[in-house]
Amino acid sequence: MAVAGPGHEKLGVTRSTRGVSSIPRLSDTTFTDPAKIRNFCIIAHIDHGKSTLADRMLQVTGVVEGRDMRAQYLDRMDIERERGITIKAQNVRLPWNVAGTDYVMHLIDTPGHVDFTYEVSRALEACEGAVLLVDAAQGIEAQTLANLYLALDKDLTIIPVLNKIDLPAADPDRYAAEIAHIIGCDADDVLRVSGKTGVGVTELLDEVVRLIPPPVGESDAPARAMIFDSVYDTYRGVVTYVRVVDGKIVPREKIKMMSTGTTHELLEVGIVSPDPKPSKGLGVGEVGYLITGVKDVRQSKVGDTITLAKNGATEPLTGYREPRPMVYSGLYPVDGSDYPVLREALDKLQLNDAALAYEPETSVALGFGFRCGFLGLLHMEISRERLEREFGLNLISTAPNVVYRVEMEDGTEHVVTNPSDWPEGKARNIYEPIVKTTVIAPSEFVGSIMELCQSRRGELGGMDYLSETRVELRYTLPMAEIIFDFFDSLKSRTRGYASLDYEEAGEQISSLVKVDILLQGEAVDAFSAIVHKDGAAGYANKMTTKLKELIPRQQFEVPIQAAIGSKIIARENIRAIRKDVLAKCYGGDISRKRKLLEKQKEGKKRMKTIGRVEVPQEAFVAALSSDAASDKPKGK
Ligand SMILES: Nc1nc2c(ncn2[C@@H]2O[C@H](COP(=O)(O)OP(=O)(O)OP(=O)(O)O)[C@@H](O)[C@H]2O)c(=O)[nH]1
Repeated sequence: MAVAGPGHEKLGVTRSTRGVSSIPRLSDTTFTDPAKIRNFCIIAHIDHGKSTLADRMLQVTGVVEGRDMRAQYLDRMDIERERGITIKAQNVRLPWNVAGTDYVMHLIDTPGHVDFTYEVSRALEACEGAVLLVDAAQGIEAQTLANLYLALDKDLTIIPVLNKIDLPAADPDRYAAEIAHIIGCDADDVLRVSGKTGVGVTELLDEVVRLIPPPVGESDAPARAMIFDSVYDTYRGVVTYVRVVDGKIVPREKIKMMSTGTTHELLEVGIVSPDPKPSKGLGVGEVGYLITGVKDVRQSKVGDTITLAKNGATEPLTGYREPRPMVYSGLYPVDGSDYPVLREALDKLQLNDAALAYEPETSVALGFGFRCGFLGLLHMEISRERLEREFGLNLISTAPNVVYRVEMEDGTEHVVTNPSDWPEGKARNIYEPIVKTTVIAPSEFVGSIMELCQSRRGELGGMDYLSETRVELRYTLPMAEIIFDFFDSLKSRTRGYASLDYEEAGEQISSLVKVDILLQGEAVDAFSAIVHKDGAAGYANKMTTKLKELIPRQQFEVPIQAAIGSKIIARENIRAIRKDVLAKCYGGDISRKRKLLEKQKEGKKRMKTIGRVEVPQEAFVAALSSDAASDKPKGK
């Protein structure tokens, strides 16, 4: 048992014999002495090797045997196969022994992307320390910094680590200096590991035990546990991951969700190491899962506090927040008859995604659909992709918009999530959400990045050199400017070297207007947009030109206009044509003529009629699609 298997040798891992003794009895080790617990997470920029390092930790601690390693854990898609529970490999308990003492470490997974900052911050809340992982060939990137600041905000102990030191391109000395400069430590304190070969992982785990403080909590107080993750499992309903702060939770007890006051019976409590194992309960500082038979993740919300239904705590743990959609877009089935399928698909998706919001809406141009709210662009893209892939739908989404607040002269206030709800009349103040943005890039691109940010109404907040050749730029930008093709423009201006991160930063007053697009005097709702007044002409010209290309000529002239209120700001004309399908059919058989006319009628069925103008559905799809619209949102 204690001998490293062949898998370890191949990977260069000398598996420690130290953690092994406590593995078989892990499920019995409930109510571990908090002094022997270490709760930590790994924070990193995307692709800096978080998952690989986590896998290696599973292996080095003996939680996963070497020969099972590749099949079970590196292939993430396999992981959720027909088990009774959805596993998150990283919310895992790892045994470790240092100098003869057994410790229990909980490695807590954090979602990496900016859309899920709230979830990241909740996961960090469940830890006392964080491993800050930086690719030794790339150095610090924007998400490294964003996550680092979040961790510092929570007063976590940071262990700086350079990963991928096996790479020929690795330059650990240079990047150790960069990290030391940012977090104010000594460059020699930056550990060097390779998640791939396993070098340095044992030492890193020793440091986790040595440097990260144990959790503190009151074991006799009423139970309080924080939900830091919640997943929907087809077989078992919602599986909730918690960290116990005070007291203890045991199966069969009735618990209460403090944000809503709802009570549930605890059907199962357990730990994950690496498979879920039911346990007798969870005590102070412990991390594990709960199953209550709840069928919808909205009843088990990330950030909420769980207590006992009877004699429970009265004060929740701090900082719970309802997930709030930041970006809205209309989703419509390309084939109108798929509307009920879309409704069912959204219902199902929401079981697993507390942040997804939707309500039915109708559009003159696109028919029946839903107005959907998302945390951000990536969330939007993932949701749309899942709807299309998992439910076989073909969807059109309207251009995304942020949430505006409009104060009218008459004192009323409107929250606008859809351009078509823009209030009529005179506005006193219009507020739009803004974000604080961090861009990290080689210094040669500074000019070009500044130009881009300025063209998107950005305000420079500061600029710092991370090293001689790399620079961090901080801008405040309207969120609406980021959700369009900002990241793509940034990448193309910096030949792919820039990284970007942003966080919400409140709102600002702006001069915004609603631009309508009219076909023969009728507004086409799907194309209305809220834009800054300086960008209105640009949007107007782009859309009118695009539609002119896409809409076929009709039997009469069709003006395409863009307007702000009643003021026309752009115009194109589609010239009249009468397509005579009988033109080539001289004389001959009447039934043939009839057939041609029937066929023409068939074609017209797929047309949408806006006023008198017939527009093929494809024209709308094309106008809203990525190639045609430079305002198509892109993920990060
Ligand atoms: N050479 C080398 N490659 C590594 C090492 N660690 C990770 N990689 C590679 O780097 C890539 C990204 O690794 P992941 O572990 O998926 O990175 P991640 O940070 O979890 O990425 P996301 O889950 O996408 O955020 C993969 O191709 C890994 O094989 C390492 O120590 N050395």
